[in-house]
Amino acid sequence: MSQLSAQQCEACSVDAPRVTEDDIAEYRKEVPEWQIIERDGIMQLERTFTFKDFVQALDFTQRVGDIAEQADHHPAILTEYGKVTVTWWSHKIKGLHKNDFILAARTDEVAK
Ligand SMILES: C[C@H](O)[C@H](O)[C@H]1CNC2=NC(N)=NC(=O)C2=N1
Repeated sequence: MSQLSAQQCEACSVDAPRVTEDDIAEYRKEVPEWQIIERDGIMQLERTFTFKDFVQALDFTQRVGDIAEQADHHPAILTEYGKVTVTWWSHKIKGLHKNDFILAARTDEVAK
C-alpha cells in the first residue's frame, strides 16, 4: 500500500489550501501515471485506465465510486468500452488538494 493512499482525507472547506508546487513534486512520485492538467482554469489530476471490455470498465467505475463515497470526495468519471478516465480535483477550492492525490493513489489500488 502506498503512503499516500493510507492517509486520511481532510474535510475539504472553501478556505482549504491548494497544493503547492513542492507538494505536487512530492505527491506525484507516488502517482506517476497521473497527468496534471488545467481545465477551465482548474488544475486537475487525470488518468485513463484500459480494460478488455465495457463490463470490466463498469466494474472499475463502481470501485472508484465506492472509494469516493467512503471519502466523501468525488471524481469525474468517463466510462467507455474498454477504458475509464478518472479526473480528481477539489470543487470547493477549484483546484488540487492533497485529498486528490490520496484518492488518485487509492484509484490505482482498485485498478489492480
Ligand atoms: C457536501 C459534500 O460533502 C461536499 O459537497 C463534497 C462532496 N464531494 C466533493 N468532491 C470533490 N472532488 N470536491 C468537493 O469539494 C466535494 N465536496
